[in-house]
Amino acid sequence: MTFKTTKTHAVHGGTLRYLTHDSTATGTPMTLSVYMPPGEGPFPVLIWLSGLTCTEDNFTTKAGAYSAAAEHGVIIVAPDTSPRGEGVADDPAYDLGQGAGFYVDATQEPWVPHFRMETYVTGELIALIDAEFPTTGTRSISGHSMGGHGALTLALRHPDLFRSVSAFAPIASPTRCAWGEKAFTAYLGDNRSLWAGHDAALLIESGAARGRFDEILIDQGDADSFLTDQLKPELLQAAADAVGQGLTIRMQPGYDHSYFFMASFMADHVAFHAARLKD
Ligand SMILES: N[C@@H](CCC(=O)N[C@@H](CS)C(=O)NCC(=O)O)C(=O)O
Repeated sequence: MTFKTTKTHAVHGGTLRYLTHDSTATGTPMTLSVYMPPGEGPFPVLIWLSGLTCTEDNFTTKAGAYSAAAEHGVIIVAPDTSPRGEGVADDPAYDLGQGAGFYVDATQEPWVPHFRMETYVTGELIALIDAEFPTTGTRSISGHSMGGHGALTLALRHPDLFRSVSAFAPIASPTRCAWGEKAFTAYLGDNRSLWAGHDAALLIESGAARGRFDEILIDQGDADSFLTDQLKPELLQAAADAVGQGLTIRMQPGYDHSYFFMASFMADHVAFHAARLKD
């Protein structure tokens, strides 16, 4: 087995494992959690991408996703948000470097050697999970904030890999907010034309993956302190309206940016993906 199991827990009749492995994409050890629902399988897979400052542990301990995953018979895979370690570039700020990989392959120093999260998720992790767990070979993707940006852009850039995509409070258009502008400048350089290919709203507008996803589901709290300056779901709505992309943005009154918000609606997202992973 490529993966080394560091912890195992019984959860809702299934098994949660914390795993580590040496990644060829990042050139570092990577950590993740994998929830296996009860039964023999094969099961479809939901990939979860977390937000700024997170490891695989935030979703695993706080999202409350495993009851629904057990009910629907879905494997959930939650990787870390970046490569990490002493020999890996970092930045003192919480929104760049380790814990803030932004799900792109960096083209700029000092990030180039290890910050290759797009290749890690789409090119390595998915293949390893299919090789080492009883999967149906079908999968969907979801995530939160920076991970919502990751879920949307990876699905739009690699529509053959995913049946469906959803997000909680995603960074809708990183080329038009401070988090995204800072990360893309660092990882991708100053040429903004390269940024567009990693911007969910611009990708939808460009017709990427047109007709590939019947509906994209977004939950967003209206008391989220990042809503106006960083997340901007209205840009996703405008892009979807312009090209006729099915998009449901549910503005949830009183909810903030936390895992309490996500736990409140997580079962809906698992059911949304399970329905699209059935056949
Ligand atoms: N104010 C936060 C910003 C980072 C943040 O809110 N991270 C979100 C994702 S964008 C998160 O999920 N944090 C971890 C958690 O709530 O468990 C900080 O400085 O740590």
